[in-house]
Amino acid sequence: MELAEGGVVIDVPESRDGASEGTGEGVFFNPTQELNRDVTVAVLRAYRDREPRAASYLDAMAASGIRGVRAAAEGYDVTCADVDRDAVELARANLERNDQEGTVSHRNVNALLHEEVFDVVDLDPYGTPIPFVDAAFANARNLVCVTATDTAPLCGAHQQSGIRKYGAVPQNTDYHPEMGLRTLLSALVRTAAKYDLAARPICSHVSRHYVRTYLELEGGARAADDVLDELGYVHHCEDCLHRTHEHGLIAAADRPTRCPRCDSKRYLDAGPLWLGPIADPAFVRDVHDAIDDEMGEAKRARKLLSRVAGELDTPTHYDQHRLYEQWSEPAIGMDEFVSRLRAAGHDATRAHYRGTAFKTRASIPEMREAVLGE
Ligand SMILES: C[S@@+](CC[C@H](N)C(=O)[O-])C[C@H]1O[C@@H](n2cnc3c(N)ncnc32)[C@H](O)[C@@H]1O
Ligand SMILES: [Zn+2]
Repeated sequence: MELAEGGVVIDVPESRDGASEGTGEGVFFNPTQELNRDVTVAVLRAYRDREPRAASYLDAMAASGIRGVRAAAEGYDVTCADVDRDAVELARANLERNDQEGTVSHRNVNALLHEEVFDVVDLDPYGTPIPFVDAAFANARNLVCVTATDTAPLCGAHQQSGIRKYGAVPQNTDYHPEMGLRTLLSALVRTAAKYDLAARPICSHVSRHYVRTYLELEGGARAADDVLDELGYVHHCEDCLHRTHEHGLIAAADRPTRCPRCDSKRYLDAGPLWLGPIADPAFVRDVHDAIDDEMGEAKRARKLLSRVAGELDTPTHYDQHRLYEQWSEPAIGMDEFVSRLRAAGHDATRAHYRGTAFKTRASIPEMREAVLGE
């Protein structure tokens, strides 16, 4: 089946009727990841201004080669790798069909990465990226792009699996998409630090089915130590939704075991999580400006990126509906809600994680007073 996406035309396997995740037999293609790919192309465009020396791009899990073809069309020097022989043939044909040069490699990407260094490495695996991240950080020069689709382990819904994969304890809270992102980022920055590299997220976003993040690398033990200082723990009350956080790789021994606000015993600890910024707002604005109308998901991508760029930089968001449920009051519109918080003098923004997500530095009683006047 022929498919046009972002100005290139590629062959992909036939879709199964109603397929939402990947196509049927044969080489993998997921039409629902178009937004992810449009943002990737915009990141590659914006990144060239930030780091003009970044020229080579490894599409590490190429499948049809759609990412590699689109990156080649942007002028990157592309290598497409896959372990699947059919995928490699399809990626080669798709590069040729679009008159793009590129190297196609029938290799396990872990082996390839230990032989060759790339400026940008893009990991887009099935499920968790963990089996590939050591090789990626050890052998990328500038930027590592990572997709993870194992959202249940990451956000704590499948907690044991999350602990095994990510070396952190995630908890299933009402901000689970952000828990997933911060669990992933924690594992990624710790992996980079093993190679004396600081990995800093310059753009990240989460949707129901995946987490996507772009980490810029800086060499040096001191820079890596600085990044590790951004790790820490979130403490969360399952009853009143109060939460706090603390920095450090060791959680404070005297941390409360009951909620300091409502005395509930259902007071959870999660971590070590990434507590630092999930994006560089100025870069995300450049990424936003690099989206063009030829992209099929331009509208959603622009909305997503402006929200990410404007998001208050705090480690957890709130779900407005959950709070109103707690208050036994009918919810009001999100924009009005956020303006009431601001009018009361609190920092507050919407957050990209879902339509009812917002961030603020106000406590829950302060929010209640600001929006309900009680
Ligand atoms: C989710 S698909 C990639 C989708 C593609 N990037 C896209 O945007 O449509 C994952 C691909 O990774 C390949 N793969 C799995 N393990 C690999 C490995 N160790 N090295 C290289 N490719 C691998 C699979 O054959 C599969 O084609
Ligand atoms: Zn509480």
